[in-house]
Amino acid sequence: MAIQKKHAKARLDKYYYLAKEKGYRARAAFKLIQLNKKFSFLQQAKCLIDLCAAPGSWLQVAAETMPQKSLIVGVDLSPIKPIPKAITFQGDITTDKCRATIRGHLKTWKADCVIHDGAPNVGTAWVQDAFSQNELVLSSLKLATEFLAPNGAFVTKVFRSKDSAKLEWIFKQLFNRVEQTKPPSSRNVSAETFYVCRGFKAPKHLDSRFLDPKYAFAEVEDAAVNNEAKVFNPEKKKRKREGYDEGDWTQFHEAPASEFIQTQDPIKMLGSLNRLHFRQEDNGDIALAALDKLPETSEEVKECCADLKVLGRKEFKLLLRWRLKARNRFGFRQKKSANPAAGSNATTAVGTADDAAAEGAERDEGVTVEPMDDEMKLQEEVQHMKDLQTKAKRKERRKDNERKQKETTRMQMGMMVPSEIGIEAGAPLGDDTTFRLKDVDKADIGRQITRGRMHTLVESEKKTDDSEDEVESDEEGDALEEQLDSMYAQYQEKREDRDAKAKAKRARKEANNDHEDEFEGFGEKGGNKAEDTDASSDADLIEDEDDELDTDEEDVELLNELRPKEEKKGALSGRAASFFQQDIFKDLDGLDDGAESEAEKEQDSGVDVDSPPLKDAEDDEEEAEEDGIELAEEDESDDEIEDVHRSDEEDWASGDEAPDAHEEGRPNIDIITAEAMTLAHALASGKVTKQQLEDDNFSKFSHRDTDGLPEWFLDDEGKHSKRQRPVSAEAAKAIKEKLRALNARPIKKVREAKARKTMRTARRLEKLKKKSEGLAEGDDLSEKDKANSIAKLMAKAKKSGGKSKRPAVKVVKAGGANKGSGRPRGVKGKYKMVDSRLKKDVRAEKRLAEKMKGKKR
Ligand SMILES: C[S@@+](CC[C@H](N)C(=O)[O-])C[C@H]1O[C@@H](n2cnc3c(N)ncnc32)[C@H](O)[C@@H]1O
Repeated sequence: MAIQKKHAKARLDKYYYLAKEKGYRARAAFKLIQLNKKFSFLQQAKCLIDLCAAPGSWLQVAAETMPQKSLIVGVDLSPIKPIPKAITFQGDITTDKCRATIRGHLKTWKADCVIHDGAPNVGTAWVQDAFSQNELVLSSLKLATEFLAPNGAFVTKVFRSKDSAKLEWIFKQLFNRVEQTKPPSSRNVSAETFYVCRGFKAPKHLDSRFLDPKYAFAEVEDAAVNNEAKVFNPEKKKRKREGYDEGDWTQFHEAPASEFIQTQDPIKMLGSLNRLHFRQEDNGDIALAALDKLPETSEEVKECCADLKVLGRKEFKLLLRWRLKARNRFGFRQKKSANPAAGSNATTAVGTADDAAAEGAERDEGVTVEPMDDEMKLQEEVQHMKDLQTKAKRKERRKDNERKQKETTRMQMGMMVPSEIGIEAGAPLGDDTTFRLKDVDKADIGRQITRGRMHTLVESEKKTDDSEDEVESDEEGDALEEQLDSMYAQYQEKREDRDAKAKAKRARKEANNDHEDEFEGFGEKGGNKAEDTDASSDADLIEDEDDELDTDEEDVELLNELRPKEEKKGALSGRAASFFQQDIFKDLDGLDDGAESEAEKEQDSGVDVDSPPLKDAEDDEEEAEEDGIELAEEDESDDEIEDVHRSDEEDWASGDEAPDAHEEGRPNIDIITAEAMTLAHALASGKVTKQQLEDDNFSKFSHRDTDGLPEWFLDDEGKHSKRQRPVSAEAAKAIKEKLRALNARPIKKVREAKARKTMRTARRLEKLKKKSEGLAEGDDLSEKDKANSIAKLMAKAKKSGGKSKRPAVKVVKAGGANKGSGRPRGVKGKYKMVDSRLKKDVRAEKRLAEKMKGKKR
């Protein structure tokens, strides 16, 4: 074959070198090897004909692979150097002479396999090459039908072209199984492909036209191009699977716009052309020049004409209308529709400016395309839009679900915090600005708040929000929520299994929740019962009012107004009660004494109090509570066993001892965090006042509406969405020192063990004393003997420490000299035989015991 020199180097690929190495005459050998590997047609073949075999690499492969004593015949236009086990001759496979020669070689044999790798030696135009090659394929197929045994195989190379489908159809008529493939060694740039046809049907009579290129490749008349579809449904692009028209080299077609005005078939032009141009040729097209100047020929029309392939329905209609108007101007004769069904309605459409004009364009001048029914088109369009919308919605929903799922997983893995998924970090002017009472007062909202209007407002807002939410929430959303909740519950369970701390935390939280449900986070002791939870929520709105409210008489009245009368008597909400414990309210009637509210405070934030209400330190405490300052629970009088109370360990503490919150009239406060220490320091040094602290407490963290929020969300809120308190270096250092001191103390168990030991020693000494006294009082021993006996007793007690020594057990390894039963040689006293089996058994037993222990827990 003719190979261009400049491409020759690029063609020397691995198969070329492999062929050289293996001694094949051409790299084509690998194509046959790979085909045979896939379809195994050579192994069983006893007789093979290779058509177009030069230089002979396929013959080499066939000779290698086929059984010994097989008959292999090769033919080519070019001479083939002799190949062992193969008969070769020169000839043209399209001739009868070649056929006769093959017959001569085969004699009575039939071929099991005919292979064909022919390529015409022309190398001119590709189309010509392809056609000659396909002709060659037909010639080889003709020979195959003559020489193949029934069920035989025909393997051929085919150049992909518009005729290859016809060839395939013919193969399928003659063979049971036809497969098309391209082996890896066949270059991608090459249009060649291989057909492996197996199971030759060996028909007795074969229509000669089957194998006649004139009939086989005869042009079937193409189905009419549906130009109407192209124009009315331009969005639906159809792929050119059947290939492009022969001779249509540029794939770009244009025509003068005047031609479009004059044509009888405007739809065909719009469907087939790429551009309508207004270019003036040398000969000067007057019609075109006039058309260009027409007022109807707007810039938009020209733009549309410039690229017809990108136009949509609207633009095509515009062009059709423009055409009609132009025709009207030029005085072209308007014909009646050729479609008789259109009847009288199909008169000229000129002059109408709506869609009918465009549709009319198809009807005039005898255009034969059927107009599309307007209503149908509209319906189709609406349907199409609907489909698109549903599709887009579905896609969005799917994406949303996927995103949510991902976020949950990421949160479970601790890769993100809720703030990353849209929880706002704070008010625009800082966390503290949102609820600053001063600003509230300036806006005269304070009054409304104290009158409880805000509450109503919030309620109604909430209601509307809720109803909106209800409308928005669809079933899918609920299902997703449920899924997320269950996933989160599973995750929590797993975590608790792994981590005892997490379990304890949850238990604590549940306990707290119980309390909260009961009474908004206040303790039992105060006696304020759950019946005023409603009131408490009201009170939430006004709790911790700032100084201005405290001192303003009118405001105080307002505050009182807010409470229902009976509540004032004995059922103040926890927070409100604590608020009214301040000195400033001492003289006010109708407020409860502080004893109960102290206990409430205790529950509220983990401060343990068991004493009459505090006076000056009260407010500071309240603030301190939130920051981790705890009233110590230790019973200092108990030197032996001492509880170190930490918030983490609350669950494990017995909690039955009443803590002593005061020492010598002062609160016994234990500061356990650096934040609390910083705050305490700031309070003590007067850097902040209690009023400021109260004011600061009104922030986005104070009140949260947690109704309906998923558990995972609340958990994460609790973890991350809390106020960051400043920590000073000194405070951090002080807490560190304190913790070091705490850690230096022995733990409870050690102290208990020590105490037990001391007790045992005391008991032993008591015994010893009694014995010694008995000895001393006896008369049967001399004084010297008595002294010796007592000394011996003392020494023994000292040595053993009260423990009786157990005899040591000797461990003897089984096996070797210690095989069999009986006492091993040279071993005295107690002994134990061990072997590897025993070791394993003991370990297994231990494991099991531990497991059971874990389960019991
Ligand atoms: C790609 S080569 C075949 C390579 C061969 N399969 C091998 O493995 O060595 C194509 C061959 O087809 C041969 N050929 C083309 N037209 C032919 C014809 N009409 N009769 C016989 N051989 C022909 C060419 O001479 C050329 O050697």
